[in-house]
Amino acid sequence: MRSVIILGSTGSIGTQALDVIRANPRRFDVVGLAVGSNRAELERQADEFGVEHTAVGIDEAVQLVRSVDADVVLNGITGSVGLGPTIATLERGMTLALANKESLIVGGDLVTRLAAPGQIVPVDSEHSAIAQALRSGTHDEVRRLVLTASGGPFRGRRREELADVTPAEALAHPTWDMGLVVTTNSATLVNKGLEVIEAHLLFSVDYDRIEVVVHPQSIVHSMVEFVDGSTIAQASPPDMRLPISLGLDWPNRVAAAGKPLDWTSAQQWGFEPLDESAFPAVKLAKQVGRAGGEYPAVFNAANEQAVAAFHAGRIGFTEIVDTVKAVVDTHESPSGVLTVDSLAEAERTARRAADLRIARA
Ligand SMILES: NC(=O)C1=CN([C@@H]2O[C@H](COP(=O)(O)OP(=O)(O)OC[C@H]3O[C@@H](n4cnc5c(N)ncnc54)[C@H](OP(=O)(O)O)[C@@H]3O)[C@@H](O)[C@H]2O)C=CC1
Ligand SMILES: CC(=O)[C@@H](O)[C@H](O)COP(=O)(O)O
Ligand SMILES: [Mn+2]
Repeated sequence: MRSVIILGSTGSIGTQALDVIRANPRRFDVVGLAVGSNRAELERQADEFGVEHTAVGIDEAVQLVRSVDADVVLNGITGSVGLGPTIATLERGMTLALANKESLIVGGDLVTRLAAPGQIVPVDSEHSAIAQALRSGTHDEVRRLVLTASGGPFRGRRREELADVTPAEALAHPTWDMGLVVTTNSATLVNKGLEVIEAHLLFSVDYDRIEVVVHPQSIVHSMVEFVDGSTIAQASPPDMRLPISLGLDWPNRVAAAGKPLDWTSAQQWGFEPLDESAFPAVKLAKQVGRAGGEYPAVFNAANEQAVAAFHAGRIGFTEIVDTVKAVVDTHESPSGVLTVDSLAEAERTARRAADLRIARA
């Protein structure tokens, strides 16, 4: 029996994790649940799964992780606010099933230095796919990582055609049903930019050897190309319960966590290059990732502000990435070792700079 703490239990990741656990009651035991503000649903979940320890808000989530023993903590909180629980989990030596990519990207070396080998198990579908592909090869044999991107709801449009798109259109993801922030990030391709940095930090592969390819069906979740020219791809219908189940009990597979592909009917899988002039976020993220230090935190913080402003009707869609770029380009990063406090200060500065630009828009 694996004991599990779920942070963000009312969200898209959290509720799908509970689906996996509900279907496997003799394999998993929920020992802690944390949410942002949805107390009513938290109480219902605690009642259904017999959970004694619950938390509301980020300070209580950190306290929960510090005080409750578990085999694995699933971090399914949205945003860089997830950094505290990520650090607390690693410090306590528990396995971190990581959906909250922002905490790794923002924390960078600060997080990777805390993690023992294998302590972070990626839940993000692309990184789970790569981890699965790497089970049959060694690091020295890897030539490239190839991350797939659905392309989002605006795939195929030119930049001029993106200026007036609405929040509702941005939230109409073609293949995945996810929370508001990650869905918006998929539409701008910021999500794929963040995932390139995430892949670099998880798998220690240079940015020059991490590619993005658009794959509209979201069936191939990513690929590893090896030195002999072989490519191993992980394929399954788009359903997060599969990578979540692997995150909860890596490297063991949970039977029926997802449905297999149906080979009895004709299907076509497409792959196309990313249009970087319409969607410059991946290129910008690589620049930020290479710069390292606090730049990924600045990139993410500016994006969080811009996404909120877009949904509040204060800026247009293309202004999201334009704002992020302007904040990154003008940010002056002091040299020195990253600390939790220096990161928090960098984020505050970036949020202020983004807000100022948004107010002028
Ligand atoms: N959804 C998906 O399929 C995928 C998601 N991810 C990543 O997983 C993470 C979660 O995404 P998703 O599930 O879509 O997001 P959702 O918005 O659906 O859920 C977010 C969850 O976090 C909780 N939360 C928000 N703020 C706080 C806080 N301050 N303290 C404690 N809990 C908080 C929310 O609680 P409440 O309901 O009370 O507000 C909710 O349970 C993100 O980092 C995303 O990028 C990665 C790959 C796929
Ligand atoms: C399911 C998942 O992992 C998301 O992060 C997904 O990658 C979003 O789809 P995009 O490929 O459109 O960004
Ligand atoms: Mn992903």
